[in-house]
Amino acid sequence: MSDSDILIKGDLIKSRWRITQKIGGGGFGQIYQAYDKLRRELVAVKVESNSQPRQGIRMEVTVLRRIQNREHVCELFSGGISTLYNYMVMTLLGSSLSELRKNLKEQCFTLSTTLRISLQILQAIESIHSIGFLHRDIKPSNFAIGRKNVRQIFILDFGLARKYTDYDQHVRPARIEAGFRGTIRYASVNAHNNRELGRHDDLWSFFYMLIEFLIGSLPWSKIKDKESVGHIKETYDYTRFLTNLPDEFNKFLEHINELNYDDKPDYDFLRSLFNSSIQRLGFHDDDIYDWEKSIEQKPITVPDNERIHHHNDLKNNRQLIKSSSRTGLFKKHTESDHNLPLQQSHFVIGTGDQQHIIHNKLSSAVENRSPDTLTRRGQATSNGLFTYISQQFSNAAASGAPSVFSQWLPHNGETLTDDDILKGNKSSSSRADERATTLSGERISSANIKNNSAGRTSHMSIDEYNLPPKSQRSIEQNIQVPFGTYTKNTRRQNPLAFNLQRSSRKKSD
Ligand SMILES: Nc1ncnc2c1ncn2[C@@H]1O[C@H](COP(=O)(O)OP(=O)(O)OP(=O)(O)O)[C@@H](O)[C@H]1O
Repeated sequence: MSDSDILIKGDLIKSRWRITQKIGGGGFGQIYQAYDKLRRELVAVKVESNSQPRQGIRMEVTVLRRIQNREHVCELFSGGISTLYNYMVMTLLGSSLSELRKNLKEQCFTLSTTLRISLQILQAIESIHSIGFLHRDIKPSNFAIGRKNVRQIFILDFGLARKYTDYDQHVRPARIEAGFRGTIRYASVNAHNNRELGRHDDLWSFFYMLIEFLIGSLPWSKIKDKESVGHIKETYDYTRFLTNLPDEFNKFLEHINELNYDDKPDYDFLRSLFNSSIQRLGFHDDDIYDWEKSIEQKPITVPDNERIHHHNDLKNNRQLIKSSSRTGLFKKHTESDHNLPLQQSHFVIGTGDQQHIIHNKLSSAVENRSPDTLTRRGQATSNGLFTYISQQFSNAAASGAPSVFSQWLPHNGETLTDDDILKGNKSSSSRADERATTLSGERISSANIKNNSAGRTSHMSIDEYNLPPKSQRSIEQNIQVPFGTYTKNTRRQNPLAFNLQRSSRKKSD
């Protein structure tokens, strides 16, 4: 627990959701796991202090409420405000695509996985566009797999969303100057240029995600300076990305490149591109996803100490690749099997006058194409475990342990209605707009969240439930660290300006 935590384990929201642990602290909100006494299952609760200047939960609730019951959208159970914070309660999801990719040895998804998740991501993006909103922060950490169905992808975090249509469903006129929105690594060139964002900008972010999935990084991954990244994106020869990719990626790029602010993307066309690649390359809907292999090898959750080792392994691996590239130990690989992770041979990284081209071929993982037993076994294990955990929490909740939280001033319990939000739409939207700048992959953390938890004690402990030691250990291991890495890497920012490798070809060539 940290000083800035808004809730602590044992806190009870609206007499129904009991906080079991913190699972993430985004730039603007905090995410907790809670036990829903009514539904008898674990849920996710996102909260933000209602005294912090930038608030996004109102917008999130507005958007989520409108796209309920879509395939790639989590369920919204409640949203409201208390005297101290705004909150929303939703389906508890599994690891994000960012974590899943980083947990793979090669740090790349295979082409099979990438193409199949692309269909899901595209559908999620289309869903939000179809209700008149842009997401404006499309990135791998804003997509997560389900916990019950690890093959389903869900879109998250609508805190930067913006309505792009008016009441007549026409596209709103673009503002001359809109300010930067999004996350530097995945933001479109328009975002870098402070232009009004349109539907195609979400697809540009999606395109950058795809390249990162397949290659393991982006040419600007290590650069934090917004202007430098914007400059690289503007001058980069994107065809470099496409050399080893199926031609459909080129067509995807061509399509989004043609779109202007108020154009509607041809989602069906983009879908058909992914489908035709999938068919031509012989991939199947029921092939396993890359993370399902690792689910089989290790439990869903990774204890903290293991994560540190894993992180170090990756660091060593990268170091090896870097030094080997200079000695030519890793040869440029011209493998044509699209199902293998792609090489990073087109990446030029340079500081000052020194530049070196990383030629590497990360170790290949041949995909297992007969996944049935593997998948089912993995899922059965996790489902069984979570059923068990749910039962334990359900028993615990029934025992009615009092929470100090319940001594707080009563909740207003006010659930935000669409009307309410629409009335304040402009202001909540512009407030969300103020949550502008985000660093590479991470938002700037919100300042001044008041510590409201001082002096409170926790009333929810697994120890209290007299479980057999083995079950207790198993629950502790799995509920204390339910997902991948939430520890944010504090990467050192390189103060040196990067000497950018300018492409001889312009984007429009
Ligand atoms: N429903 C959920 N179930 C499980 N984990 C979740 C859920 N919602 C969010 N998370 C986790 O918490 C992280 C932060 O959540 P979210 O992106 O909504 O907050 P944020 O404050 O906008 O974060 P950021 O600024 O990093 O984008 C996500 O990357 C995700 O891993």
